[in-house]
Amino acid sequence: MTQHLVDPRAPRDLTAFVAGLPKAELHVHHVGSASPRIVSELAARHPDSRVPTDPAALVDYFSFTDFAHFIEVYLSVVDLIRTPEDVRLLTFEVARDLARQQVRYAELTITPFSSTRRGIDERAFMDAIEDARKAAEADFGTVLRWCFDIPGEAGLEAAEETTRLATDDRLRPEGLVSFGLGGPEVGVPRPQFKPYFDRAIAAGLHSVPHAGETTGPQTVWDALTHLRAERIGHGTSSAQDPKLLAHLAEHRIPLEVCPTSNIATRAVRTLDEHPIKEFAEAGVVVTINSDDPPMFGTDLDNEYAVAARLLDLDERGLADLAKNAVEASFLDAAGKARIKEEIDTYTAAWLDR
Ligand SMILES: Nc1ncnc2c1ncn2[C@@H]1O[C@H](CCC(=O)c2cccc(C(=O)O)c2)[C@@H](O)[C@H]1O
Ligand SMILES: [Zn+2]
Repeated sequence: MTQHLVDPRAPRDLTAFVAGLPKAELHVHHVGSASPRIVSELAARHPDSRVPTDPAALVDYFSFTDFAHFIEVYLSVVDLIRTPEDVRLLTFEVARDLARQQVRYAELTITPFSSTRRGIDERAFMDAIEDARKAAEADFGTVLRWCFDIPGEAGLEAAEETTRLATDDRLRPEGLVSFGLGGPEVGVPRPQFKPYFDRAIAAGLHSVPHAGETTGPQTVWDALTHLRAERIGHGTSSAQDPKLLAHLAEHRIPLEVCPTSNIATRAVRTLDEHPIKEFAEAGVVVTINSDDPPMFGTDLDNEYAVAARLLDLDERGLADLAKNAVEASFLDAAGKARIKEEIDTYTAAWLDR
């Protein structure tokens, strides 16, 4: 496998190390991963949209005044996805971008409600993502799995529809492994979603809600208590509650940390104020993720570089972070062992040069 080998002529800096490091991505949104090229292609296909067709203009368009503004812009991109072919193209191209960054395994958060309510046939939607998943694995070797999330602000109708799409045996896609909850948190209390998470969990799905991204630590407690969260999306405000940090560490509930996202949505003021170091020092399992990378002007490699700076990590520390994500994933034991071994082999080869 040539993927293991380190090119002796490659630069020796951490950026180059990260670029070749095999990785797992656990928190990345489907529509939020659309590259400027895909967004402009879709915008050109649907000229009634207010999304710019020029990739350069997208940089300004993807500049957010606050979290609510981010969601408004996000939904304008959701509006560009109108046909099953749009869904297939987006999914396959997202996998291509992940593969380019040596992502071996990704759990992609998809909001099927947003597509079905916009008129995409539910069967055709499932077929489109599954078709792209299989093609991506065959063409790039990147394994994709799905997390279906409830857009909480859209209310209990969205919760019901998402749960139905995730648990109906005739629809549920083979790649679906988990159930989430996204969108704004303010005014959207987590406990009301308990019955839907109960049904999803009973159907064998893992619970991975967003919590503590834009509200305080009580939201994270609610996600743990009412939604039986196995990992927390962001969990940023957990840093305000030492008991919560101790609980997350003791029960080994990983946080899906997305540093650049938190700055772009203004959930955190500056990277230097990001609590990632407090998480690590409290013994919480930290995983590094990219959330909506093109919208936030980042990618997973950059998020690892940010983490290296904030946590003062060398190559071994970065390899440990990558292994945290593999371990926290919903991949089977053999799949986890394979990627962790690949990480170790790559790191040893890098350090031995
Ligand atoms: N950083 C993030 N933090 C949280 N979520 C994030 C983040 N990034 C991306 N999302 C996604 O945004 C969606 C929001 C969609 C939403 O609120 C909504 C409301 C009303 C109607 C509709 C509709 O479709 O008609 C949708 C979430 O489901 C989630 O998958
Ligand atoms: Zn997210």
